[in-house]
Amino acid sequence: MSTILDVANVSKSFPSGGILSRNTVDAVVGADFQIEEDRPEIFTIVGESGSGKTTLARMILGLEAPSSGEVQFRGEPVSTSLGGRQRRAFMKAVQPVFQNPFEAFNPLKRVDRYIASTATAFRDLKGRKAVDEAMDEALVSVGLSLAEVRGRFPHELSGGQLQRAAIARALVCKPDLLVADEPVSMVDASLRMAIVNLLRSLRDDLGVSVIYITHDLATAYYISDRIIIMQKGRVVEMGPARAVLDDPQHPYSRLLKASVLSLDNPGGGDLTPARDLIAASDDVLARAGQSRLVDIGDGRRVRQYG
Ligand SMILES: Nc1ncnc2c1ncn2[C@@H]1O[C@H](COP(=O)(O)OP(=O)(O)OP(=O)(O)O)[C@@H](O)[C@H]1O
Repeated sequence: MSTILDVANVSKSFPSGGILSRNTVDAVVGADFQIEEDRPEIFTIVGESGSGKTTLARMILGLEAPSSGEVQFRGEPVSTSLGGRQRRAFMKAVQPVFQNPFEAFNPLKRVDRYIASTATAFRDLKGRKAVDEAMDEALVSVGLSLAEVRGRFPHELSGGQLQRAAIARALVCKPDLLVADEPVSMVDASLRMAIVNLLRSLRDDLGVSVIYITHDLATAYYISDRIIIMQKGRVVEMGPARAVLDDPQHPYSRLLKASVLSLDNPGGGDLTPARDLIAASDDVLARAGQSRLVDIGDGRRVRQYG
């Protein structure tokens, strides 16, 4: 079995508190997981705002350099300073989908022209007909077609259509890994399931692995194979998604689940009441080097203290 993505003990800290300050914020601490080449999966990263999900995604995409540890894609280090041909090969294989489709597209450029420029940059397509066919294939796989988007500017499509077009733009490269950072959070609830189902069919029908970053435990439960739960930069629990979400072991994972299912605040994800308590104990113990991820069987790991 070969590993397509190896995130090996990756950490990232940023300076905080202005240029004269020596303070740092630990955005990601010791993230460590692998995705296998011949087992496409939806690998989900959840956690409250500021828990380090986007920073981890940016390191996987080679947009941010780790402070320590290494990300490897097919055995090669992912670096922010890859040269021309290497970067092109990496970008063809690993494609991002971002939260806000209106930011992903240039408002002054027609959507089909944007997808066409991605297709010609990353695929060896000869002639207009071949480019059109590649675009149509990608657009049809997300429930659109070239005829529907041709000549239209981003503002002429709905948010849901534009997010699907953004996924088509990624798919036109024929990537092996998609890194989707909150791809449904700006999309109407009615369209959310369509996009989530689309991610699932990418895995099942096209063999594309998806790193799915979300706040939304319901969609995470529905489509994920494995999940990691992050709190303040640290993975506190990981394993098969249904097992973790059916029976979370870490106090933070339990809180996350309870807050989402709370009748007083359904879907609010408001972790305020006990969050500070957990965060404080987590920080103190982790700084003392007393916290570690412990294997609890069935592919599950939970952070334990002391
Ligand atoms: N470029 C940066 N400079 C300084 N601090 C940063 C930078 N990027 C992220 N951070 C900090 O790192 C921490 C993690 O941020 P990150 O955006 O990765 O979290 P997140 O889980 O993706 O949050 P959200 O769900 O709100 O997008 C936060 O404390 C954030 O303020």
